[in-house]
Amino acid sequence: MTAIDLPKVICVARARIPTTQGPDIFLHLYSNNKDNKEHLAIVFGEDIRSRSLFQKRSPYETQQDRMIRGAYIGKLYPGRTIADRDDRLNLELKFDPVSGELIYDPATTWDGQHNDTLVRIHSECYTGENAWSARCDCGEQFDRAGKLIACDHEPETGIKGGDGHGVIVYLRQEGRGIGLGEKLKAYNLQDLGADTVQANVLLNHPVDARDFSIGKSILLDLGINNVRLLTNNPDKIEQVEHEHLIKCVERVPMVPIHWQNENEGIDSKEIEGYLRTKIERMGHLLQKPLNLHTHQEQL
Ligand SMILES: Nc1nc2c(ncn2[C@@H]2O[C@H](COP(=O)(O)OP(=O)(O)OP(=O)(O)O)[C@@H](O)[C@H]2O)c(=O)[nH]1
Ligand SMILES: [Zn+2]
Repeated sequence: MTAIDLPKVICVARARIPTTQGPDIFLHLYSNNKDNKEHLAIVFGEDIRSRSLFQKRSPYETQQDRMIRGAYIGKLYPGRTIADRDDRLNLELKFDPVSGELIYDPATTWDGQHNDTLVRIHSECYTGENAWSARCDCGEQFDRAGKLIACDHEPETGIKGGDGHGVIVYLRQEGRGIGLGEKLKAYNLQDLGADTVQANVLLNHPVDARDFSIGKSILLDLGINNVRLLTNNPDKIEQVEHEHLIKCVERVPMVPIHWQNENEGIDSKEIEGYLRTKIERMGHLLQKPLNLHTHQEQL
């Protein structure tokens, strides 16, 4: 397999987002040639550089144009005129005069070949992220991924963090790829007694309709080859690896917060059922025996 097998992605724009969690993040928005969705990368670390973003688009592109689409080094400040050089931080990027490609320099750009990078591949979940859903742990996992990437290590678990370097790839594949409308139908089937796997099947969808190829192209565009993947899903590990290009050097487990501290995290009969199904039917690498306070009824 080569990168040719993967979809082509282009980072259209990037911006610094100050966050309530501590560090600034750099939000990257991607276009691609496979679907018409705007996939994202939430990047921790100014020096993790999108090759497609920084590439000079044309000889006529001005330094102002480059700053506006986020292809700048260091930090913007009022009155700054040069995108490729930050005089205050004394940083400068170099480009191939013919191809316009960024010339890799370890002084200015993260070495994703020799460093292992903490990565979470997140799939959109409107309900878990925006509607406070206690049916799944997507929102909790998203927050936790950000905290782990930002920290040196997590005191409660001893997990080594990203120390300010890492990426959350945010893929617009709602409901494991079936879309929000179908996921809502699946939820009604779950309230009628199906588990999350059975509900998808009853709606004539695959158990998991996701595709991680765009996510892989995004990682490669960011120059990341060796991944410490935050997941419990063995299938995701297999799908994210790409011969000679992306290696999953470590799996970092995502243990539900409630299992570690019963006063925190999500506690509901729905999430118990959801996690149980993931363990028993989807082979998730989670260990805790679950209390089955959901009632399994045949549909
Ligand atoms: N169809 C369907 N999708 C769901 C359901 N609950 C959550 N999702 C979707 O599942 C996706 C989230 O899965 P992930 O958090 O990546 O979980 P995972 O791949 O199973 O494993 P981890 O990496 O261990 O979290 C999102 O797209 C959610 O919208 C459900 O009951 N039915
Ligand atoms: Zn969810």
